[in-house]
Amino acid sequence: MKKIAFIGAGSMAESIISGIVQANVLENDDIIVTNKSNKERVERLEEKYLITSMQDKADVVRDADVVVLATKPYDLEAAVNSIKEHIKQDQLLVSVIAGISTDYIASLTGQDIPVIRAMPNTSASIGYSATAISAGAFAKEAHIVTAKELFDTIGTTIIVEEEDMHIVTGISGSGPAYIYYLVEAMEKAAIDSGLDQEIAKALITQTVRGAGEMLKQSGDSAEVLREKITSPAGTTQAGIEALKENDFDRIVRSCVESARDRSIELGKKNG
Ligand SMILES: NC(=O)C1=CN([C@@H]2O[C@H](COP(=O)(O)OP(=O)(O)OC[C@H]3O[C@@H](n4cnc5c(N)ncnc54)[C@H](OP(=O)(O)O)[C@@H]3O)[C@@H](O)[C@H]2O)C=CC1
Ligand SMILES: O=C(O)[C@@H]1CCC=N1
Repeated sequence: MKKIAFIGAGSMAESIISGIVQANVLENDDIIVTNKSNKERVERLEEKYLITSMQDKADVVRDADVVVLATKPYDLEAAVNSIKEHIKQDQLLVSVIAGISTDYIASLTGQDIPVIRAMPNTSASIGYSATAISAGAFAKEAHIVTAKELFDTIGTTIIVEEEDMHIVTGISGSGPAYIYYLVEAMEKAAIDSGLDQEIAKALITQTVRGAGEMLKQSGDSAEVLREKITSPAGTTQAGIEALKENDFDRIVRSCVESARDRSIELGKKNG
C-alpha cells in the first residue's frame, strides 16, 4: 500500500493516523484526510501529523490504494455517495464503522468492490489497538493481507467471521472505555478515602498497565492470575466478595451484550 485516504476525521481516524505516522510505514503526504464540514479539524490533523487534507472528494480518493470509511453509521450513506463516482474496483474500502455490513457498503457503491470491515480501538494511536477484520464478498486474499498489514502497524490484528463483528465491537471496540470507566471509579474511591488524586492516578495507571502485561506475558489465565493475588481471608478476597455481592459478572455481561446488541441495531437502522 502506498496511499491511504480517510473519509471521516474524528477520534478513530485520528487514532489510526497517529499510529501509522508513528510506525513510519507511509510517507506522511500519502495519508489524505477529509470530513464533512469541520475545516478547523482537518487543518489541525494536517498540522499535527504533517498529512494532507482535501475537501474535493475526487482528489481525496483518486490515487488511494486504500479508502478508510470512518464516519458515524448514520453518515455512511452520504459519505459513500460523495465518493462513489470516483472510486474504482482496484481500490480497497476498509470500514471501521460499527454495525454496518460489507454487503451493504458494497451495495452503496453500486460496484463489486472489495470491502474489509475492521473494528480497531483508540489504542491504535500508540500502536496498541486490538483490531479484528473480516472480508466482504468481493475481497480477495490479497485485500485481507493489505488490511492486516495496515492494522498490524497499529497493534494486533485477528481475522474473524463477519457475523462475529458485533460481539467483537462489544469487547474490544468499546472495551477501552470500560477500562477507563473502571479507572475513574477506582480513582473516585481512592480520593474519597483521602488519597491524593495524582498519587491515585499514578498507582492505578501502572496497576492496569501491569495487569495487561501480565495477561499477555505470563501465560496464565485471568483466573489463575487473580487467584495468585487472593490470599485466604485477605484484602483481595474481601474486595472480590464485594464485587460478587454486587453481581459484578452480571453487570459486565450486561455491558458487553448491550454494546453487541447496539451494534446489531446500528446495522439494521443504517443498512
Ligand atoms: N471512537 C472509537 O473508539 C471507535 C469508533 N469506531 C467507529 O468509527 C466511526 C467514527 O467514529 P468516531 O471517530 O468516534 O466519530 P467522530 O464523530 O469523532 O468522527 C466522525 C467523522 O466523520 C465525518 N463525516 C461525517 N459525515 C461525513 C461525510 N458525508 N463525508 C466525510 N466525512 C464525514 C465527520 O466530519 P465533520 O466533523 O465535518 O462532521 C467526522 O470527521 C464510527 O462509525 C464508529 O463506530 C470504531 C472503533 C472504535
Ligand atoms: O461507541 C461506538 O459506537 C464506537 C464503536 C466502538 C467504539 N466506539
